[in-house]
Amino acid sequence: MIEPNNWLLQPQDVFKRSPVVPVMVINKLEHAVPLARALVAGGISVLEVTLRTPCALEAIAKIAKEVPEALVGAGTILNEAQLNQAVAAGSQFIITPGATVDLLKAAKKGTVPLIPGVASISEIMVGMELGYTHFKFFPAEASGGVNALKSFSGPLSDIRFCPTGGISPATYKDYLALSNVDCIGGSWIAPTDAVDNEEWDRITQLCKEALAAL
Ligand SMILES: O=C(O)C(=O)C[C@H](O)[C@H](O)COP(=O)(O)O
Repeated sequence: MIEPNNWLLQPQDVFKRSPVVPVMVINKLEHAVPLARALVAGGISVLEVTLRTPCALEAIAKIAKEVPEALVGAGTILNEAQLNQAVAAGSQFIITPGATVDLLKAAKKGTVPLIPGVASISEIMVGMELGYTHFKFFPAEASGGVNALKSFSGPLSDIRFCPTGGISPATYKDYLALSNVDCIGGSWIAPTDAVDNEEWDRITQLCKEALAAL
């Protein structure tokens, strides 16, 4: 029997809140709050902060505290130690590039939802055995893109996806048109050069353009 989870928020609450999820790389802690505010001002309030930079955990903590209108989560979580650090920092959801059984089981015991990364049917089936129904499809473009997701919808009709990886302004609408996709992740909404140059209005504008086109 699959154990129910004790998550404070369910993955569908994350998936349904914004069709576009910015994948953020924060190099300077002082950029965290203005960046989060720029995204929220553009209408996007689900934020994935990747654990790829030394200040990422502190950035999550600051956003969680100072931008309460945003739902902030951690990306690039590779193991249980990072999962615990991200939760302790205040992450409201956790996203991983791939899925290990240890990580899937550890997150089930906690209170913060995990969105595991998968690229194949077998990985999804392992997640399903542990009660997971919402996945990041990563790396989306390199793993078959829209056609792969269409194929997944046959045998895995109840499974929901957030494709991420290689998605661009030219392709995101094709993903969002799929019946098994609720949201997509992308870094183009918060480009590194715009963040480094503190071009917050440009980021707000990118959000507005992405949402207006849907
Ligand atoms: O670090 C992680 O765990 C990730 O989540 C990787 C990101 O999903 C991709 O880097 C998305 O980036 P783009 O392909 O530029 O949109």
